[in-house]
Amino acid sequence: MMFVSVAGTQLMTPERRKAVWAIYVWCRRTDELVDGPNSSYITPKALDRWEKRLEDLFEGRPYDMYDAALSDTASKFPIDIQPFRDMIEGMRLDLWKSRYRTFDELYLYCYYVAGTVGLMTVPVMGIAPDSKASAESVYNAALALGIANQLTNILRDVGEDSRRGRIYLPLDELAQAGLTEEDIFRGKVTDKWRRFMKGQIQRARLFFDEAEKGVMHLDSASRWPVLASLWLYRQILDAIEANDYNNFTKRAYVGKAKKFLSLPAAYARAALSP
Ligand SMILES: CC(C)=CCC/C(C)=C/CC/C(C)=C/CC/C(C)=C/[C@@H]1[C@@H](COP(=O)(O)OP(=O)(O)O)[C@]1(C)CC/C=C(\C)CC/C=C(\C)CCC=C(C)C
Ligand SMILES: Nc1ncnc2c1ncn2[C@@H]1O[C@H](COP(=O)(O)OP(=O)(O)OP(=O)(O)O)[C@@H](O)[C@H]1O
Ligand SMILES: [Mn+2]
Repeated sequence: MMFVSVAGTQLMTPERRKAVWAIYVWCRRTDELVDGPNSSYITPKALDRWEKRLEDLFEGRPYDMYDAALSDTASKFPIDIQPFRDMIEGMRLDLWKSRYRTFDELYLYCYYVAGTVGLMTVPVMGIAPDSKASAESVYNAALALGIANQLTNILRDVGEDSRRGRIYLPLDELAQAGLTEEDIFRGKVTDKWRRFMKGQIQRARLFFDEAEKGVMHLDSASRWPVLASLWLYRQILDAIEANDYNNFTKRAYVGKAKKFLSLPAAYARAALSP
């Protein structure tokens, strides 16, 4: 993500680049609260305080320099506070919830922690002035990119998450595939698992496809970094397949060469009209 964000923002205007960074840093810090070294001290109260701080910075009262960067962004771009609040809500959910019964439940979690990022960044990226697409359809695509990224993140990290006692997979679909929670904890790649994973990967790809349709309607300077990050992240799904669906003990990884090839390819594609 770091790599994509750095490489990804190079061609944006300096103002936009700073704004995306400010949003990125805020997201990272929010995630660190529940995932970082101090996570065991984080209570819902602490998240309430973090939300208060968010409200203050949106009203021009930042607490520290990183908050100030986001205050500045909020004063320059028409960003809405709601997706930021929603991301904090996702972190609240993560404090107690470790199972998802249906895809609807999982989708909501993905919206909170990742779909929100799409909604936060569109006002900064900008919609192309000559685009005929409605703002709504661009926001939907941005939302889809966040969901796709999070689903991919989840599919890559099944083993890692299970060792923390967490299963971010729809339990009803797991049961339909003839699998149980025990199978996840045991972590053995079976035909049942492969079949289940194929379905999950297919669904994540649908969200990437949905997102891809919206990229060309972004302001031209913002297109290629978004497209590059989309392609890069989508390749993680290919890597899971290449690992024969062993996401229990192997981390799907996109090699440096492939990573760098995505950049000029995305740049070239983004330069073409829709
Ligand atoms: C029209 C159209 C397609 C517009 C594009 C809109 C756009 C730029 C969408 C970005 C979507 C995006 C990058 C979502 C991030 C999803 C994500 C991976 C979220 C992670 C959550 C927590 O998950 P978990 O704890 O399971 O993961 P870890 O094990 O901790 O890794 C997050 C970590 C939440 C925090 C999110 C971030 C730090 C990412 C923020 C990124 C930006 C603001 C930069 C986006 C800019 C570009 C150029 C891609
Ligand atoms: N090549 C990749 N393959 C799969 N996931 C990746 C890759 N690069 C980054 N990620 C994702 O981004 C997260 C944060 O990694 P980070 O942003 O630090 O990337 P990185 O490895 O530092 O990239 P680089 O070193 O090229 O800048 C990782 O945990 C992973 O989710
Ligand atoms: Mn995290």
